Formats: sequence, C-alpha cells, structure tokens
Amino acid sequence: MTTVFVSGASGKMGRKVVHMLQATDDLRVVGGLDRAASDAEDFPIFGDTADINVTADVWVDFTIPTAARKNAEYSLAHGFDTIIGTSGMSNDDFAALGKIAADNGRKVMIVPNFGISAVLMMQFAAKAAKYMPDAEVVEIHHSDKIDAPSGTARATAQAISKARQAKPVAPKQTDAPARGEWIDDVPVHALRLPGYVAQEEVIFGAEGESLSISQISYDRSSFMAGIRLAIRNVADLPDALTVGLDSLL
Ligand SMILES: NC(=O)C1=CN([C@@H]2O[C@H](COP(=O)(O)OP(=O)(O)OC[C@H]3O[C@@H](n4cnc5c(N)ncnc54)[C@H](OP(=O)(O)O)[C@@H]3O)[C@@H](O)[C@H]2O)C=CC1
Ligand SMILES: O=C(O)C1=N[C@H](C(=O)O)C[C@H](O)C1
Repeated sequence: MTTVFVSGASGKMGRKVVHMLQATDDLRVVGGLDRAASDAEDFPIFGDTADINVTADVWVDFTIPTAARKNAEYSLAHGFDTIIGTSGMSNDDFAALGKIAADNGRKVMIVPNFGISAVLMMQFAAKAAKYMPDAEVVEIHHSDKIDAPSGTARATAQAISKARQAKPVAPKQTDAPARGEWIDDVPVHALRLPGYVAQEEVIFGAEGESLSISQISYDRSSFMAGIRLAIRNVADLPDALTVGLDSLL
C-alpha cells in the first residue's frame, strides 16, 4: 500500500485525485493541504504546512505556481517523495527542488501534463521539429486558469527548440502582442475560454506543406492514469529530479 498526501486537495484537480485514490486498491490518501483546513473528508485537510501531523510515501501537488515550490520545499524536507502537477514554475524552481530532493535522499517529479495524448503530442512535436523547424503552439484552457501560457505549452516549445536541427526561416520575434510569447524561439499563443478543459495544437510549416499535431483533454479524468503511474513509480526513479512522464512510459 502506498500512502499519498494531496496538496490542493479541495481544488478541481485535487478533488479528482482524491476520488481516484479512494477508488484504487493499492493507494490510500492519508491527508491533504489547502488554503482552508477541513475535516469534511475521512482524512484531515490542513490549512498550513506548520499544522501537518501525518506523513505519507508520496506528496502530490496541484495548487498554484507561487505555492507549489514552497510546499515541495516542505514535503521533500519531511520525508515525502514529491510529484508536482502544478504549472507555472520556472526552470530555476525545478533545479532548486532537484537539489533539495538530492540533499534529503528523496525524489521529485515535475510533470507538465499527465495525459497520454499530451505526452505523445510533445514527443511527436519533437520528432517533427527535427525536420520542420518552423512551428507555433496554440493552447486553449478553461477561463479560470491563472497561468499563461500553460506548462504543457512551455514544455512543448522547449522540446521543439531542443530537437531542431536548423533555424526557423519565419520572421524573428517582434514586439507585436498578436505574435504571442516567444519561448525558446517558438511563438506560443494562449486562449482562455469557458467550456474548455485543456487542449493544444502544434502547427508546423515548411515550403509547400504543413503539419498539425493536436490533443484535447475533454475531462480531468484524462490525467488520472498518468498520476497513478507517477505515484507508483516515483520512489524508484534513478534521479533526484525527473521532468515529464516520458521515462515511465
Ligand atoms: N500536470 C497536469 O497534468 C495538470 C496540471 N494542472 C495544474 O494543476 C494546478 C491546479 O489546477 P486546478 O485544480 O484546476 O486549480 P484549482 O484552482 O481548482 O485548485 C487549486 C487549489 O489549490 C489551493 N491552494 C492555493 N494556494 C494554496 C497553498 N498555498 N497551499 C495549498 N493549497 C493552495 C486552492 O485554494 P483556493 O481555491 O482557496 O485558492 C485550490 O483549492 C494548476 O497549476 C494547473 O495548471 C491541472 C491539470 C492537469
Ligand atoms: O490548468 C489546467 O487545467 C491544466 N494545466 C496544465 C498546464 O498548464 O499545461 C496541464 C493541462 O493542460 C491542464
């Protein structure tokens, strides 16, 4: 039995993760953290890390960018292998948490997207970028998402940039807001609309042809299999810091 602590337990993802854990035989939720403490569940939800009086094998965080790093600094120093789904952290945050994990003999896994369609989309986009360096990313999310662009879009842009073997031929970065945010020399466009959950399209252009790779999460259930996989395997990862789900697939 693997015990799990859910940070952001009262949020949209946190509640879904709790239900998934309660329905999974080898996983058990033993505590949660959110902005407001609660005893409405059959496990305690604490309102502050200072109040936490339970421990668990794995800490899972779905909160907000400004809270996720602080929460993980606590969890890694208090014996929890830690999985972060929260988006919006910087590469400096990733490196700092990797060091804290290593110093404490723990593992930290930071996963921009737990959905298999999104993981495959990023892999396919990296493969295409080798041959088609000109690409733009368009992501659409629900209207209460606070960070933009999404963590998935950032990771996609970074993967495209890393895989390129030639420079893009399209015009370079300009200050025109309509051209999006350039991440590692890849323009990224973020839309926020009611009715959507999460989706992304990567559009490649080359002389006389184009390629489009897209994925859609219609429901947050799309993330649960990836989260289960991460919880079951985080302790056995070879490195203190792992980014993405790819190494577990
Ligand atoms: N990697 C992936 O596959 C996925 C990642 N995400 C990411 O997960 C994160 C959460 O998304 P979502 O559930 O939709 O967001 P929600 O706003 O629904 O949930 C976030 C929860 O965190 C709580 N919270 C805020 N500050 C703290 C804190 N300091 N400590 C503990 N809890 C806190 C919020 O409380 P309050 O409401 O009171 O502020 C809220 O209950 C986002 O960054 C999102 O991008 C989402 C889906 C998939
Ligand atoms: O906020 C969300 O909902 C999501 N956030 C993640 C991101 O920023 O990429 C993952 C997924 O897109 C859902």
